[in-house]
Amino acid sequence: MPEVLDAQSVERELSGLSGWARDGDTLTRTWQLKGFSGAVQVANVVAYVANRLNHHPDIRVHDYNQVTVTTTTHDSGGITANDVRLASSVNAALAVAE
Ligand SMILES: C[C@H](O)[C@H](O)[C@H]1CNC2=NC(N)=NC(=O)C2=N1
Repeated sequence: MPEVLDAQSVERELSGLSGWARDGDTLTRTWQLKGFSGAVQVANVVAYVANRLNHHPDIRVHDYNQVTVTTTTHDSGGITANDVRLASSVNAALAVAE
């Protein structure tokens, strides 16, 4: 079971995760797309990455053109390296789409 990261480690990791922020025991990022279908496409990319990593965030499509991804490690009860890896992998996958 991965170790929960201390606050200093979370902040250090966030410096390399463009667009992501800490919210309590989670890492979160919101994208604003052109429209609803764009938001759903992004949600599907995130879902694909999550399944490949076997690490599953909450994915919320909302306000017509926005997607908010929120990740925490349920097995550990906080933010771990698995959440950092998911955030980094999602950023890499979506950078291709930009
Ligand atoms: C058995 C399976 O590997 C575990 O339940 C995985 C699945 N996906 C997961 N996703 C998240 N966000 N946290 C977990 O602890 C987790 N554990």
